[in-house]
Amino acid sequence: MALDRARMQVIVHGGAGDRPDEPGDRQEVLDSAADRGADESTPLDAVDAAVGVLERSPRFNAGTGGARQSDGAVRTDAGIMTSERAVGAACSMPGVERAVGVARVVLEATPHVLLSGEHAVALAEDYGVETGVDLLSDRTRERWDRTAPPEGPPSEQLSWIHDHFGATGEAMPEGGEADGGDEDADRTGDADPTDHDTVGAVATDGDRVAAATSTGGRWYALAGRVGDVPQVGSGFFATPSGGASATGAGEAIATHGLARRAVDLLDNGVDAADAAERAIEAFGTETDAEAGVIVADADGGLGSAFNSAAMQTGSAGSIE
Ligand SMILES: NC(=O)C[C@H](N)C(=O)O
Repeated sequence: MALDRARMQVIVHGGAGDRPDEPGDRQEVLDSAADRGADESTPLDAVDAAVGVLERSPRFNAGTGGARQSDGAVRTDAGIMTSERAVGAACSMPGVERAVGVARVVLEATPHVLLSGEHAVALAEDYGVETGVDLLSDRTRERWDRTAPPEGPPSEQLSWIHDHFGATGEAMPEGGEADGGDEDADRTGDADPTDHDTVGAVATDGDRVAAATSTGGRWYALAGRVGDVPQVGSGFFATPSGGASATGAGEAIATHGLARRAVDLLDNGVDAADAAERAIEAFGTETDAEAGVIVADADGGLGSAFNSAAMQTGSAGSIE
């Protein structure tokens, strides 16, 4: 079987965050995503196919099962890039499961780097990426019923959002919901541990490289918030040396430029494993926030690192 395969090395991640409820089930999906990517014959096809498997799984915070913003909507974001510096990204898309599919349309069919909102959804529709998908899962319905933000304009929601968005790992406030919703919340059984479960993939055939990342963002963000994932150099990046896909606290990742910093290390001759470790160390020191990154170098070296409680990864293929 392996003999029939194209030369392709793929690494995928299922988000940096707390230890998940069902690591075994999630690992199976991650392994099959990596496997699916390794069957493709270009790195671009490989990361698109691998992330597609994860976007379709409700176990991850991408596509179906994504985080809900302050108006209750799931809006998806994604980015994809090749070592030839071709880039496409799309963000703030309600009803779009295959966010990386739309990012790829932006890359291949437009002269732009990033498209947003209703116009990104219209592009998806025009190019045959399914729209109007119900992105809610049982888990995200239940979680919303338990702790929805107050209704009203942003000025009436923001104090609640300041209290609940992004401060992961802190003590549970009265009412049982953790700030930021994921880590302690999972321990109490009162919330969903998928706040961080962004997905991503990096692939190389030993010559070319591609990286892609896809997310539903983070719980309790103001409607319309866009994080690091569709921002080139933050959630994803690739050069001829290799590529990276990041996950975690999006505002911190975006201000730090995590994916680009990891790939800069590859450009300076550091191997993939070291680049991932060093990038996360620098990120933690500079931002005091949680993140993870996967890295593949063009020689087929793979690396991953995180400073959160967990980040599951999978890999498949070979460039031998
Ligand atoms: N789950 C994640 O990794 C969240 C993503 N980085 C965001 O902030 O939108």
